[in-house]
Amino acid sequence: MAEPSLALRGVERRYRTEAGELPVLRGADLDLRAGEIVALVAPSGTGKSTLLHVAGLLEKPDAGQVLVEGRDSGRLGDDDRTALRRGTIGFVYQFHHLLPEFTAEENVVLPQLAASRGRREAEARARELLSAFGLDHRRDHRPGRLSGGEQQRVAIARALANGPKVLLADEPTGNLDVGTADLVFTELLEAVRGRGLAALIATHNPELAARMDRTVTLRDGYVVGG
Ligand SMILES: Nc1ncnc2c1ncn2[C@@H]1O[C@H](COP(=O)(O)OP(=O)(O)OP(=O)(O)O)[C@@H](O)[C@H]1O
Repeated sequence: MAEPSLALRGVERRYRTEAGELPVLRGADLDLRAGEIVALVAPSGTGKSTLLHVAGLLEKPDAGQVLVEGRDSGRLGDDDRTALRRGTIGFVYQFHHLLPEFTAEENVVLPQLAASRGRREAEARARELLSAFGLDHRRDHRPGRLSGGEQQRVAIARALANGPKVLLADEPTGNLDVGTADLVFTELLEAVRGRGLAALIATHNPELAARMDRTVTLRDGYVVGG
């Protein structure tokens, strides 16, 4: 069978707090395969964001491995790990995290420039993506002038800008009203399925989880159901 797009092997992550050490992940294992959309559903505070940040190479695990298409990210230096993240992983946050002083288009262009794509090509790709999310008329607007749903659509377009293999999302529609959440979530699923990506999407909403291929949860620092 082909290599998983993303694999966690025995991942541990603990935080130092005033009350002592807090072990959040104690040995998390997970395989995400191309074309597979997995829901991450677990109670608040059990480590969903931590798992996503470690899986997305935004935080390093204290032990264990994060393998991206078979490459052990722990063996890479900072620059190579950043390049691997930029080229293979798209991340969508609950709150859009767009850069407020840049237009919608620039927000989708910038990560491409960071990944060494030329400006002209990056702009063409940003326009294509924004158009696919129905945002042609919002291209030149800054995030503050966009609705919550539009902001999240731009954030999704940005996550897809470098043609990732894996999409990770932390409550991507958790900040939207029910109707908008449903629409944006549908567009997100279509974008992920249409591109054959592997995806891990944290949600508190069982109806959204039911629309994904399978569900995993976190219990005592382990992934259950993965
Ligand atoms: N940087 C940090 N330093 C110290 N403790 C942290 C840090 N980040 C997270 N934690 C703690 O780790 C635990 C897991 O947090 P995390 O945000 O991963 O949970 P979560 O399942 O995503 O929660 P929620 O559903 O509320 O977003 C919590 O107890 C949190 O307070």
